[in-house]
Amino acid sequence: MAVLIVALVVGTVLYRKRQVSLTSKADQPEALEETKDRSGGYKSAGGFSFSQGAAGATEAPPKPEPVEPRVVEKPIAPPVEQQPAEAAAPDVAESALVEPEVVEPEVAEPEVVEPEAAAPEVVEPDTAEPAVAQPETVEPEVAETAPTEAPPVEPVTEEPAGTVTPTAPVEAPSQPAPAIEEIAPTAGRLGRLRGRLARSQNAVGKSLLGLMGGGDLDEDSWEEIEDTLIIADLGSAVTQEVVGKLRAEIATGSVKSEEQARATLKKVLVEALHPEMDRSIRALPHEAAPGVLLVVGVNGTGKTTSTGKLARVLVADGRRVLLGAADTFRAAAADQLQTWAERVGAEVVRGAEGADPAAIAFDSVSKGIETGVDVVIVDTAGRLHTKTGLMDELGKVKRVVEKRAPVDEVLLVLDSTIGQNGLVQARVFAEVVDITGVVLTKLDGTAKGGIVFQVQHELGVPVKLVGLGEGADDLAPFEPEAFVDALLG
Ligand SMILES: Nc1nc2c(ncn2[C@@H]2O[C@H](COP(=O)(O)OP(=O)(O)OP(=O)(O)O)[C@@H](O)[C@H]2O)c(=O)[nH]1
Repeated sequence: MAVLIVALVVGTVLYRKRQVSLTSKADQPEALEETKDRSGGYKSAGGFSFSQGAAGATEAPPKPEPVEPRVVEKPIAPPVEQQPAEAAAPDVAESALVEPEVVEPEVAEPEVVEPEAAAPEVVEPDTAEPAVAQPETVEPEVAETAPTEAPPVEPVTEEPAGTVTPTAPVEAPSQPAPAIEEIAPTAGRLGRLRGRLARSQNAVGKSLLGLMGGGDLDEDSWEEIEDTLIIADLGSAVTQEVVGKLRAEIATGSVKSEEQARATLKKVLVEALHPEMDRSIRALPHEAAPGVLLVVGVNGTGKTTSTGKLARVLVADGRRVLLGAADTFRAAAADQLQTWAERVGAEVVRGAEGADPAAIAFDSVSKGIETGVDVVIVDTAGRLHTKTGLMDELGKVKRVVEKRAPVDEVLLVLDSTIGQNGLVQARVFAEVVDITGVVLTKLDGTAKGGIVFQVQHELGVPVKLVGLGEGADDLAPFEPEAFVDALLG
């Protein structure tokens, strides 16, 4: 009997113990973090930093309607607020779309205002309940179907030659809008990016530290250092600058151990990345207009993906975001952007395939002003520069948008895996628009990080964001110190 009782008691205790440990593990956020965290490497100290563009306050554009409060954010039950697109009555600003001065061979391209494709939904995330970061999970509730038939459009005609082409009908999203993904708070996200960059960069650090660790260097060693930096894509100008400073440091006799070598290298490399540059994203709204960002770059560099990732960060930061699909050259690009918008809970404005990108950009900003969003991000076309055509088009997009609201930020997206070609692209784009920041994508896919140095040196503008993977949360603010740490491994 006694043995039986003892066995029962022990059994119960063991059973309870197991239950407890299961529950508590699952509930501990630290435990979750632990499994997600990867090695050391790129540690972004802070989150994303957003600021207000300087131009905004001065010339407030005409503002039609009273705006909804900009600042944030009570969870509004899922979607959907469908606004039938309005047939736009041409107004002064719109007719400005037409740019007679630029009249190019293709006779008057009649300006057409496309009615906004009814924004699929307006979703405001609950930033107040961050903790459980589950970026990829999809909320179970399914959004309502977006109906919407756009009323017929009155084409806005261009004055000079009077050629009128009716706009292609605006596509109204007809399938059920997908459920909104939960957006990870930015802090948690950055932690998950750790290690990726480090993995791709190690070789550079090892060889540099190996060469410098011993103190005095002979000319062959200096040549090797130069070669290493060139191979890592720093480019000859930055390499010369870095080597010059390293020589000066070594000459003082302060480098005698590998630790000192690391400290010296870090200091010189960080300096070469100009940590003093303002890397905040100018996305905050002005008094009478949203922040306006143009995203430019060659196709395939990751423009649309970066636009979506950035929108996601902004939404997570409590901002209302509108995405403009001005890449009308490739129909799939607008679809891709719309999918992003739906995933993150942003509005979207798109037009018919082949429509004038400037018109879409203009409509996006107009709609952003009307609906009182905080920021409009316009994804532009990126057909490779057979130069004049596309590049003029890009200049036009910017000019036209500026009739409505100042452009706060022009982000150039460059693919870090294409090395020198990226620079060639950068130069061409910089000739046409004033680039204010660079998004360097696919750093996870290169063994060289040096292109960051070169791009900044070449353009004189900071790398503001880096893409570290294909995932929705794989976008990080660029921080020189953290980057050099990762570079040195
Ligand atoms: N590994 C990796 N892949 C990326 C990154 N950013 C974008 N990509 C991938 O690069 C490919 C091209 O990205 P898109 O965003 O479609 O490029 P795009 O410049 O908009 O090109 P178009 O849509 O043709 O105009 C996609 O497969 C993306 O998933 C990144 O940081 N790392």
